[in-house]
Amino acid sequence: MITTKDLTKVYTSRGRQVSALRGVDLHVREGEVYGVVGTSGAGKSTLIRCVNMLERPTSGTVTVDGVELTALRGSEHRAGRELREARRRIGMVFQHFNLLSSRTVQENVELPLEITGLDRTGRRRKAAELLELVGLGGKARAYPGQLSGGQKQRVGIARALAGDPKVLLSDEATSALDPETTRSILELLRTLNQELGLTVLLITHEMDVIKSVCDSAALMRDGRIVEAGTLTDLLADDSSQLARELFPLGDLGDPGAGRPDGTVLEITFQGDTSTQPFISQLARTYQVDINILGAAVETIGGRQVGRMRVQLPGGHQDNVVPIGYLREQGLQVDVVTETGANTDSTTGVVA
Ligand SMILES: Nc1ncnc2c1ncn2[C@@H]1O[C@H](COP(=O)(O)OP(=O)(O)OP(=O)(O)O)[C@@H](O)[C@H]1O
Repeated sequence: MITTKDLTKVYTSRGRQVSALRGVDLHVREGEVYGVVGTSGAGKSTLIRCVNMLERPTSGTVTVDGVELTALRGSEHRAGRELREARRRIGMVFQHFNLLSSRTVQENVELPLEITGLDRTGRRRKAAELLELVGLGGKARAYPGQLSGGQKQRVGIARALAGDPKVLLSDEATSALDPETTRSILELLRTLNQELGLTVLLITHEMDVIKSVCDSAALMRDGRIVEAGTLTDLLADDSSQLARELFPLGDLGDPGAGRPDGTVLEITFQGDTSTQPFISQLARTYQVDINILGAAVETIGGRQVGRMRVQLPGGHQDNVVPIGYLREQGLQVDVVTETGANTDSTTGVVA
C-alpha cells in the first residue's frame, strides 16, 4: 500500500546540508498498522512527511495505493491537481492536533470537505458521521479550547478521515497525551484499522505504542531503516534489536545465576506455543531437572509472547537432544551460557 524506494532528503539550512533520509526502502502492506520508531533526529518525521509529499524528497520514489506520488507535478508549496487528489486519499494526524481554535469541532471536521466543494448539507452529514465514529457525537458545537487533549486528537482523527482515505499517517499522535488517553487513542486507531480496513503508518519514539498497536515495525537510525519486519518475525529473530527493546531480556534476571555447571537457555514462545506445557513435557520425556531462572509473558501486537530463562544440567553437548526437542515444538531456543564448560558465550548461540 505504501512503498518508498531509495528515498533521500537533504535539507539546506544556513548554507549547511543535513541528510535527513539516506536511502529509505519502506514497505507497508494494505490493512496493517506499521510503526516507525527511532531516537530524536533519526528522520521519522521527514519520512512520514515525504510519504504524503508535504516534504518533497530529494531523490527516490514514493508510491501510495498504486500511485507514484513522486511522479506527479507540484512543489512543496503548490501541489498539482493530481497530487492534491492523491493526497486526499491520505489522512494525517499530528502531535499537536493542528485544529483551528476559532472553528467549532464540526467546522474543523468540515474543513477538508469545504475544499473538495461538497455542499453544506453533505458536509454536515459527513462531519456528524465522523464525529460519531470517533466517539464525539455530542461535541459538534464545542470549540477546541473546551476539549481535553484526547478529545482534540479524536477531532484530528475525524478530520483526517473526511476524504475517505485508504491510508492514515500519524505523526506522534499520542506523544502529547497521558498514558490512559494514549491507550484510548491507540484503541481507536486499531478499531478504524479493522473496521474501515485503513492502513496506518505511524511514527513514534515510544516502544509501548509499537507493542500495543502495530503489526509491523521499522527501526530508524541516522536517516536509515536499520531493521524492519512483522512483530512476529522480529520476535523470532534472536539478533533483532527491536525485539530486545520490545521485550527486554534484562527482565529475566541474571543468566549467570543458578547452578555452577549447566546450560542456560532462553526460550521464546508466541502464539499457539505459548499454551503448551513444554517445560513439564521436557522434564518428563528426558528425565532432566530444569531450573527456572526467570520468565515473563506479554501481549505484543495482540499476541501472547513469552520468554523464559532456564538451566539444564550439563554442558551444551549433553543437551543437544532436549534443545532439539524444544525447537521441534516450534519454540525459539537460544543457548545463552554454558557455565562450567570451556565455552564462555554470552550471546545467543544457536547450534
Ligand atoms: N526543515 C528542516 N531544515 C533543516 N533540517 C531539518 C529540517 N527538518 C528536519 N531537519 C533535520 O533532519 C534530521 C531528521 O529530522 P526529523 O525531524 O525527521 O527526525 P525525527 O526522527 O522525526 O526526530 P524527532 O523525534 O525529534 O521529531 C535532523 O537532523 C533535523 O535536524
